[in-house]
Amino acid sequence: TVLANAGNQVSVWARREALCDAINAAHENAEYLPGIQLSDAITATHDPAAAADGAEAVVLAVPSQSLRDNLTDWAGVLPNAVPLVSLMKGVELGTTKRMSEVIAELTGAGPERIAVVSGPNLAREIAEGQPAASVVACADEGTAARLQKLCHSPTFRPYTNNDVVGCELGGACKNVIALAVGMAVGLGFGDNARASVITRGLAEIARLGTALGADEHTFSGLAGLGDLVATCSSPLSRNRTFGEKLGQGMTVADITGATRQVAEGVKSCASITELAHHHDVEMPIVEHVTKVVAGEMTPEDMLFSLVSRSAKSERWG
Ligand SMILES: NC(=O)c1ccc[n+]([C@@H]2O[C@H](COP(=O)([O-])OP(=O)(O)OC[C@H]3O[C@@H](n4cnc5c(N)ncnc54)[C@H](O)[C@@H]3O)[C@@H](O)[C@H]2O)c1
Ligand SMILES: O=P(O)(O)OC[C@H](O)CO
Repeated sequence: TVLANAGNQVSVWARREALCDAINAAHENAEYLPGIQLSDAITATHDPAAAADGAEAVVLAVPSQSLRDNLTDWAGVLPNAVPLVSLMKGVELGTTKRMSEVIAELTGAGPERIAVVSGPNLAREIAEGQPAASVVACADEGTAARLQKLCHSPTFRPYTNNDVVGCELGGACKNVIALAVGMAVGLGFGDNARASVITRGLAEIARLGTALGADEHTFSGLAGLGDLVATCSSPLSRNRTFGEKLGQGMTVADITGATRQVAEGVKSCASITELAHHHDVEMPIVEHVTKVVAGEMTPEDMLFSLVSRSAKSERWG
């Protein structure tokens, strides 16, 4: 929708032919965005080669843990010279790779062709044409500027950034913090608890990011604080909602069984914990969420365990 609103023709690939037919006939994705009228400039196809044919850019937005399999299926179909843009906010289980790293590994594309768009961009608000800003990150300034132009619309304001690592980690880690905030909400705790988890969450995201070479300023920008606040505050967030249900006493299996949409933090909490351990970075909130998701701790024990950790200085711990 953002690309179409910015004046582009958009071809969407989807797995199910019936859904493509429905999107093309009714200009609505009734399963994922009911009630949203899609632009006539958007068509859907079941054929990845047809979707990619003649593309100026390829935008990848499948659940993070499925990217590797999908890119394997699309080998030989993706155009050679155009930018590959990730919207995905997760870290791969098993490899602890960011999505841009998976794209580089599977496609052989260089950093000048791999970009990330990340920011406070809750899907339904974006699709409704509500105003939002975001970050287009790429190691190559020219590629970032071209993509910025492709998606700048009257309601969507993209900024360029060369910090791919920071933007990706901001997007993936905020989902885990949103699970924790959701748990606090589900347990009936108020704004002090929420603000405390958000703020300390940002501190640990920035700690991991800088250890991995990100620019610390990225975390006070749209792909850091901006996305963290939107996700942790909004009932539209799948991750916050998932956490809220955990806080209300539902199990991971029950919640997963009852939703068809992806809450990336539920899987990525484990890979981010692993990444933090590899780099000797302390991420107490992420580690505690990982234990809750694994069924090793209750949400209530998690919050009180976090509060009763040994006292330390705000700046360093
Ligand atoms: N929804 C948002 O507000 C939002 C905003 C920014 C970024 N993102 C990120 O974009 C990515 C996709 O999220 P989404 O909101 O589109 O999720 P979603 O769950 O709403 O939709 C995922 C889509 O991928 C399809 N899908 C599911 N499993 C698949 C598989 N194995 N292979 C191929 N396709 C599969 C689904 O059918 C669906 O069309 C995530 O990493 C998410 O964090 C989401
Ligand atoms: O619905 P969530 O929790 O996946 O969050 C959506 C977006 O990442 C918000 O920017």
